[in-house]
Amino acid sequence: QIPTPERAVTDPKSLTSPVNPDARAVPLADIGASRSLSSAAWSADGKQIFVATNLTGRTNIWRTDTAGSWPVQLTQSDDAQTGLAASADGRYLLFQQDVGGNEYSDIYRVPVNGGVVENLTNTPDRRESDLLVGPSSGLVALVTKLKTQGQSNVAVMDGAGRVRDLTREADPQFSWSPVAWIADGKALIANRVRIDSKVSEIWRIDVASGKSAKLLGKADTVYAATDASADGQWIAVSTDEGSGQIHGGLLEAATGKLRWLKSTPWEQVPASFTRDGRALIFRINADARSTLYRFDLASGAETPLAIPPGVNYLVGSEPRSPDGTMLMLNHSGADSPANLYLYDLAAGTARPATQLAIASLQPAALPKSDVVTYKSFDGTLISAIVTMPANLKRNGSNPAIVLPHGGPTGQAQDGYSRYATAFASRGYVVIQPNFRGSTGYGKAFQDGNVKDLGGADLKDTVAAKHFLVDSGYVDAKRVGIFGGSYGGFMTLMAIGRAPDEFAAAVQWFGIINWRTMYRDQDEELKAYQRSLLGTPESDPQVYDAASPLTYIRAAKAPLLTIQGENDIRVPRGQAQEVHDILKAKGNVVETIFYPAEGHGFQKKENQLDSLTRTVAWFDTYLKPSPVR
Ligand SMILES: CSCC[C@H](NC=O)C(=O)N[C@@H](Cc1ccccc1)C(=O)O
Repeated sequence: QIPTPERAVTDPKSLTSPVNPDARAVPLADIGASRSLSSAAWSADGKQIFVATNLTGRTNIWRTDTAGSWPVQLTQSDDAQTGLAASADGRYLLFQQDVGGNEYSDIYRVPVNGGVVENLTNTPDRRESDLLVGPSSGLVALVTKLKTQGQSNVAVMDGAGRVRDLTREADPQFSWSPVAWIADGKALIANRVRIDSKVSEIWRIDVASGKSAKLLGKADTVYAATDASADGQWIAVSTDEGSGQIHGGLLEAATGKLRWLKSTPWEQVPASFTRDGRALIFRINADARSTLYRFDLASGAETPLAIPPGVNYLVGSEPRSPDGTMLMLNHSGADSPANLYLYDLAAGTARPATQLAIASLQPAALPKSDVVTYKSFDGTLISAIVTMPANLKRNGSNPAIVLPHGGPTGQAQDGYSRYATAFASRGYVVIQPNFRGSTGYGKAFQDGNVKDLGGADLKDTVAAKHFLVDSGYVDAKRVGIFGGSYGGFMTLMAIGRAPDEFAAAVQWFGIINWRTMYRDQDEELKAYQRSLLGTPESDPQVYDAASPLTYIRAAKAPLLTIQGENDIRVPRGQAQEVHDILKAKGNVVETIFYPAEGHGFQKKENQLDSLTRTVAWFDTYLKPSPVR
């Protein structure tokens, strides 16, 4: 049994389908027409905000007055534009844009009042991303990564788009990212992080010379900086030292002394100092719900920010308004699609700055969620988010869908999910398990899948199905499984290793064969794969045991696969490989490829098409055929 934060086990019989005469299937076209919140930034004078969203079906940039106004479209492109940051002189909005989802973004700029868009970097073989605008010199810190390498470095870019690397990482398992400018723009605080995010160090880099000095770091330990106070006195840090759970504190730069926030069993991550330097905003992720708090440096008091519960986090590389009175944050809940909120620090109130969902997606019309806990095969506690349809009878006749998340270094959170909404409003009970390997439950739990992908984590996922069946609502023969990427891998593992558990399956850009993955994928993902499985040469048995390829011929469930042609993480060959094997065997399979899409579908028509096909697949194979 892996130790995780203490919490009560949920009685599956306590799940209840609410009575709601107004409940109805939320139209897929309405879900598809609701917009994403990809990125946001303040203008240099704070009077305007910029938002990257797919209002038109493409992720482009829009500008509104902070006080509220009709949004003005600033850019147009078929390719997604994100990572927004206003230049220090206030004249330009900087952003990143790749080509057809290939993840090798360049840095662009557009005048804040509209005009010609310029590609500043123009480097198809090098990714530039994660802009952090400097105080005055015109320099912008950023992350660079060559196609030929796994590692990323910290660099600075001048106003003409000239990029100068400050770090020269030799180890492909480690990458650098800038955190904060200090000393009036003469130095940077940066993190050096191992690809599996289980080791990380904090560094100070001199911008003129590129000389760097390690401030904090230990073997096998996370020490990450998240911000520095304007006077450079304090650095906000998080670490997993001691408890194995990420917790937050302050590093006093002059003395090297550490001061910790109040202890909690849950993940606690500092976010940003307020501009007056009096407080630190931090986040506690308690069992998949994320709350923002304010820590007062003088008194040590910790106060939650008044924001509705759900998933709340600060947005952008500079979430603070230029005058320091407001913060930008992303709020979503199971029944509330994501919006940008502005939080007034003095008044302690939040107001939405966007209305991204179509009006029909109101809380009253959307299914609700519960965070539940069950015991897996070895007694390990697993948390999951259950989205319950309204008006179900507890008669063991209802269909359900298990939704494993991607990563695996990630977590299903209790925010808005277009998939849970689409399925649950159509009568499917939905469960999103945080199987071992997920983040948020401590180091031992996150380590629990290493060299065992699709082993114990699959058992945790199958146990999620049994939890739903034990509620008395669900028919064990009408349960489907659906996931993207690592969730797609889990879907393929499930139908191969547990062929009698799931009656239908949909996988988007999932992994069938870790050997061909290692041959075909991007260098960065190779480094990540090594951290999870070793190499095909060092660990051949691990590769066999962890590849769905080994088991897939036992699969019975009808399988729909959807894949982007330009995916550099899970290349298209993975989808082709599983399709060819199951087709030759005579299974029911359908495979769809979208051109000019990468890892996840950006274009609205593909988002709607993939959702519509997925719902139709489950309706065909999990719902009783209509009586004629
Ligand atoms: C850049 S390192 C992180 C990779 C990322 N995982 C996050 O936890 C990721 O893209 N994972 C893919 C699946 C995958 C796993 C191993 C190698 C390639 C792809 C995903 O689930 O999105």
